[in-house]
Amino acid sequence: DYSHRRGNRWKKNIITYSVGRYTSDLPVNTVDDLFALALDAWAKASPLTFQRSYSHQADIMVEFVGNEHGDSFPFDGPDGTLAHAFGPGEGIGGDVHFDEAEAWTAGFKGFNLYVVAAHEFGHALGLKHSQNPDSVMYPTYKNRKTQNLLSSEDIMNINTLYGPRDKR
Ligand SMILES: CC(C)C[C@H](CS(C)(=N)=N)C(=O)N[C@H]1Cc2cn(c3ccccc23)CCCCCCNC1=O
Ligand SMILES: [Ca+2]
Ligand SMILES: [Zn+2]
Ligand SMILES: [Zn+2]
Repeated sequence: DYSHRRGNRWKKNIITYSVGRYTSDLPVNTVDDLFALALDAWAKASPLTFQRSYSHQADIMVEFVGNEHGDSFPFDGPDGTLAHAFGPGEGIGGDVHFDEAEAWTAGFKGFNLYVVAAHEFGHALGLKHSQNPDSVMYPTYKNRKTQNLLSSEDIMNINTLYGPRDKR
C-alpha cells in the first residue's frame, strides 16, 4: 500500500472538533456556521466526517488567541500571520489557532473567516501548501469565491491522504 507515500494523517474517518475562545468580530453562531461549512468542504471531497464535541478531548481544538498564547508560535498583531494549525496527532496535533487581532468577517472586508478556516483545516488534516494560487492551500490570503472553494488540486491532495469520498 502507499501509506509510506502519504504524509502524516488521521488514522480514522470520524474526526471530532471543539471551539474554545471566540472572536468579538462575529456572532457565535456565525463563527460556528463558518467552521462547519469549512469542514464540510473537506468532508464532501473525502471519506471524512466531522463531529462537534464539547470536551477538551476533541481531535481538533479551534480557538481565537492573540500574541503569546502557550505554544511556540506567538501571533503578531493585525495582518502578517492570520492563523496557524498543527498537523494530525495527539494533544496539540490538529489544533487550529486564529489571530484574534485580525478583523474577521463573513464577507469581503477584512479577512474572510470561512476562507482562512478552510486553509487551516487543510493543515489540520495533514495538507501542505500549494504553489497554485487557485488552491485554498496557497500560502498567502486571497479573497476567494466561497462557492466550490476547493480546487481540483486540493481535492486530489486530500484524496491522496484519505482516499476518495465513499459513494454515499
Ligand atoms: C493563507 C492564510 C490563510 C494563512 C497563512 C498562515 S499559515 C501558517 N496557516 N500558512 C497566512 O497567514 N499567510 C500570510 C502570509 C503573509 C503575507 N504577508 C505577510 C507579512 C508578514 C507575515 C506573514 C505574511 C504580506 C502582507 C499581507 C498580510 C495579511 C495576509 N497574510 C498572509 O497571507
Ligand atoms: Ca496577525
Ligand atoms: Zn498557536
Ligand atoms: Zn498555510
